[in-house]
Amino acid sequence: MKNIVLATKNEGKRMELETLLAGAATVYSLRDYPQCPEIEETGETFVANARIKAEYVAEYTGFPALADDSGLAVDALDGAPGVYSARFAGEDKDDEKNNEKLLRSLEKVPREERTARFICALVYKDPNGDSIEVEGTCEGEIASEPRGTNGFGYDPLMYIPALQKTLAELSSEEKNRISHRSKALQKMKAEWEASGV
Ligand SMILES: O=c1nc[nH]c2c1ncn2[C@H]1C[C@H](O)[C@@H](COP(=O)(O)OP(=O)(O)OP(=O)(O)O)O1
Ligand SMILES: [Mg+2]
Repeated sequence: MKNIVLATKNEGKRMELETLLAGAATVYSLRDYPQCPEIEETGETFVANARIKAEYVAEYTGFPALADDSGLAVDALDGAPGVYSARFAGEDKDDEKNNEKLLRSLEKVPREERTARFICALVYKDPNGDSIEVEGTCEGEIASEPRGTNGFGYDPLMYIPALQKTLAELSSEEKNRISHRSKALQKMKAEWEASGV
């Protein structure tokens, strides 16, 4: 099995990716490289930021790296918070403050205009230079109040109409059936098989 270092410091992502990669790769993460500096996300797109993180960590560790850059695009906010999702309410990347700010920003927006999607870009980078880039999305609506305690980030506000639950009310197995991250990783696994890396 191939070794992969997950180029993330986000524990929610790390746990989901580890579960989704079980059996397909031996997974390390930046928890195993505590000296790895904070990587600046200067890109204007999810894939550009994932590329920056994957390249940095492949170089830093000498192992193949898999980076995830993801976030929430809300239609009524013209796609915001987008690539700024983690820092929507400030540099300290506080999920609760981000959720509060999102609710405030949508205070006057009626239910039918609260459509949104999670987007996940995954970039895999080999130390020998090969790279693979994929994306997955998950459609929903921003709820009027947080519900559920599972998951991380904006999950308590991401309502999935077909399931009548927020992502934070789903078990990890249920979330992994529909999430932007699992869809992107399915594409990545298919690319790995096709290219033999
Ligand atoms: O499944 C998800 N469920 C809820 N929220 C989510 C999800 N997926 C991404 N998100 C939110 C969290 C964070 O506000 C932003 C990611 O920001 P992003 O820069 O990609 O990650 P990060 O800075 O937390 O960790 P790192 O860059 O080390 O991977 O989108
Ligand atoms: Mg980040």
